[in-house]
Amino acid sequence: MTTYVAIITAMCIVVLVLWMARQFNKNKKFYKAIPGPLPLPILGNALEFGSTTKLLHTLHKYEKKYGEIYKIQIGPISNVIVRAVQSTQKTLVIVVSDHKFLEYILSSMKLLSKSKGYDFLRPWLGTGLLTSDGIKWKKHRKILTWAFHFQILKESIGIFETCITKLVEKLQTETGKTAVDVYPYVTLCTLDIICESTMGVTINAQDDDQSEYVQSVKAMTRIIIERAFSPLQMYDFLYPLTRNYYTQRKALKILHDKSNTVIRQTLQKLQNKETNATEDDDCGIKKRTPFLDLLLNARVDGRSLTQEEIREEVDTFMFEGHDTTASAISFTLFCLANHENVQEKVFNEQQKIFNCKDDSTTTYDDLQNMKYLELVIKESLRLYPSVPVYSRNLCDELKYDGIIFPRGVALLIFAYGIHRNSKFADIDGKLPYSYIPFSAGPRNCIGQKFAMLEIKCTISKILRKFKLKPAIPQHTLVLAAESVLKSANGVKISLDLRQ
Ligand code: HEM
Repeated sequence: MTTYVAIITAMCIVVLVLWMARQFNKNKKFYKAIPGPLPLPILGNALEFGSTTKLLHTLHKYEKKYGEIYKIQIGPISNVIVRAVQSTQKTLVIVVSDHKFLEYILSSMKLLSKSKGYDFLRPWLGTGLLTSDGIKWKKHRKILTWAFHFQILKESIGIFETCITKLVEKLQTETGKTAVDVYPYVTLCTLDIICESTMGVTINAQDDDQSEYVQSVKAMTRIIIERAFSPLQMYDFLYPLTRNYYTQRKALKILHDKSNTVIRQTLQKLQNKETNATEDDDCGIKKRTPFLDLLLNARVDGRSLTQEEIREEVDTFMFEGHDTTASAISFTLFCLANHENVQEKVFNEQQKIFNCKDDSTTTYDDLQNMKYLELVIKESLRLYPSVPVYSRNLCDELKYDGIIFPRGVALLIFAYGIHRNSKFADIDGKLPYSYIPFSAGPRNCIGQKFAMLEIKCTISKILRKFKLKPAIPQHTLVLAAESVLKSANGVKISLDLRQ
């Protein structure tokens, strides 16, 4: 009996050793094949990524040194034993800006899971479209695609018009100054637009940026990024020791309560078969939105979506749909202010479309005719992609180009890098995965048509009213990769009223 146990134990040990040796050999090949900066013990390469303004700069510097596929280690370095056990590779990140590998990753139906970095979004967004995966993501993606049918997009233009008219009024108070940071103005406008488009409520962010709702949105977008960079805040067990934890709890209560109230009231109206609500609703519902109606009417596996599932999608659209467009609009304005000849061409196109009338309302067809402006926006998104990095988690090991990438590593899609790499930079479609501001493949941006219409509508209205000029003194952007691409010292230009 004892001999039996001894033999079985010995066999188990041999199998384990052989398995570890095999894993180690496989990983050794991987570690050798993928270059990258030498990690420090315990910290890895974390010190190089200590702030939002360092991130893009460091990734870019490494890309130049190590090429378009390289590895970095954020956090404790994996030793030989850890390397042998694939599932513990949680701190290893493969940075990718090679267009062929990006095509492989982004077009895959298997590589759809988001990496750990998205966990900080979950307290707010739960498992909405951006943060979910698997069957839930697939079913919800199918439903939500209808929210961007062109008939629905057409209806949004009225909302754009009202909110952007207010933005233009606000900017008018800044004319004649030598430098104006346009970002805060634009972001309040895009927040108004997305709230009204998704929930049908007017939050008047542009008139009341101190409201608890606006302040809560601002707090959450700040906290998400602070957690990603702070060792004290990034771990759930330490987070309650920080101030942000309590700010987050308060902000989330306000945000979730608002979404829940709007959902409940819209459902009531739907049940009462009311087509339009009045302004007098408790939470200011102006008009039922196709977006919310779609979610309330949707059926998944024969059942309606729960209140929680609908709330997650509403909050996801609130988050994804306002800062991204604010970033794109602000950087496009900056580019136009600093390229007078391009601005002139965009303005001439506007003159033709609107017959020289600066205050005409914009139609869907007008927006379709803004071909040159569209090119300018695309070029601005190449230089300043609103989402400069995004990532995937390898749930299984991946074999690509003869290399086995271990399970558990994160693939960081470095859109900013590939957009600025002259080897690949190309927006005319010859290298489709080299231009990816809206990502690509099955998990691309579901809101990109909405975004493009909103950006065009905003730039068009601003440009018909103002001539944009460079700020004085010349403004140099300090790019910061926050929840979206921002400039740490603002996006400053100067505005002159057109005659
Ligand atoms: C200039 C504006 C925008 C840019 C550059 C942009 C970019 C992106 C990118 C790069 C992704 C992929 C992120 C990832 O893989 O983690 C994404 C996903 C997404 N975007 Fe956008 N976005 C913009 C505007 C919008 C708007 C206006 C909405 C909603 C109205 C929206 C809703 C979403 C959603 C829900 C997802 C997740 C899609 C999925 O995983 O199936 N985006 N966006």
